[in-house]
Amino acid sequence: MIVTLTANPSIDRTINLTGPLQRGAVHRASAATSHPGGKGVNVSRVVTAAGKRSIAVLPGNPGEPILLALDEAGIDHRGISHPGTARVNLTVTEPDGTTTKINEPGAALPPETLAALTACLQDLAGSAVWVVLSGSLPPGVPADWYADLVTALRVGPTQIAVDTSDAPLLALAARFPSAAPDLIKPNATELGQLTGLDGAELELAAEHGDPLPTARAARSLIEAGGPRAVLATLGAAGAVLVNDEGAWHATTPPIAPRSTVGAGDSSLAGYLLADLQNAGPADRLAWAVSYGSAAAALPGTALPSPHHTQPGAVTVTALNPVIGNH
Ligand SMILES: O=P(O)(O)OC[C@@]1(O)O[C@H](CO)[C@@H](O)[C@@H]1O
Repeated sequence: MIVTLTANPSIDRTINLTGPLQRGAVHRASAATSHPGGKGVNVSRVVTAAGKRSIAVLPGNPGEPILLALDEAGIDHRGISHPGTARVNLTVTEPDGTTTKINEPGAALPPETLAALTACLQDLAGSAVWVVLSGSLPPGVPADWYADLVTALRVGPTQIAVDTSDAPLLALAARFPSAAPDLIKPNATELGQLTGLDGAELELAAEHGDPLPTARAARSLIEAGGPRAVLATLGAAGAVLVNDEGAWHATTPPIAPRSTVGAGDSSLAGYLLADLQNAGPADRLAWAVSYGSAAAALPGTALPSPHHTQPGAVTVTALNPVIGNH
């Protein structure tokens, strides 16, 4: 089973425009859809769609729209009562695939809700292969809460993955090695935040066929006592996986992107789904990029099912000798 935590869930509202977005103009949308979202919820959606067990843990009151939407989508969840309601995040997509996203800050969570979320995760962790802590932290939550959770959940063989950015990511890294997760999934910007490098340059180098700067940056985190593995997603340039056993870069055949929302979450879910099948690192990476690329080819916040993916079409290259693995 894969348990996910989404501390700052959202109803993801997608508006499709018939032409380019223009500031200050009135647009008539051609369609609008809503999905229950937030990064951990998205991982649970993809894992569930693949027929594997997942439970999404999130703040949510009985009858709250996000919990009703999860019921309707058949996503097993544990809603922890809280004083607010889930935010609504807006995605605007243009016909050429350009995606603009506006995320609300989310409802503040008081210490009692954090304690109840922690207790719920501790309850479920014993029966989980992975616990995934994903997304931003809403107002009122200390930036180092993920670091606290990694420490609190570190019992038995359960593995912990973290996918976050900005202050919570830096606060987690400040607590390495004691709060080091098994896996982190930064994008290039987040890898830049962690290593002091320019994320845009890392991604550009990979786009030009040189994923080594990304692999070296990821390796530096592991060698400094950080996570056991880094899955760095690089948009159209695929992804890099670095762990104790080596380093790999993977790319998919080109796609026509329709909405990149949820692509990173789908990559993480693909990686975990392959891990549930005891796949080796190169295959885990192939599944990750195949799920990420399938998500980018789907509209709005629609997420991939196995039939959308083609892990066999992914090119995986080992980078080990070049970055000096043992
Ligand atoms: O504001 P956060 O928590 O960083 O991200 C939230 C979010 O943008 O992430 C998902 C896509 O990855 C969406 O479902 C959701 O709207």
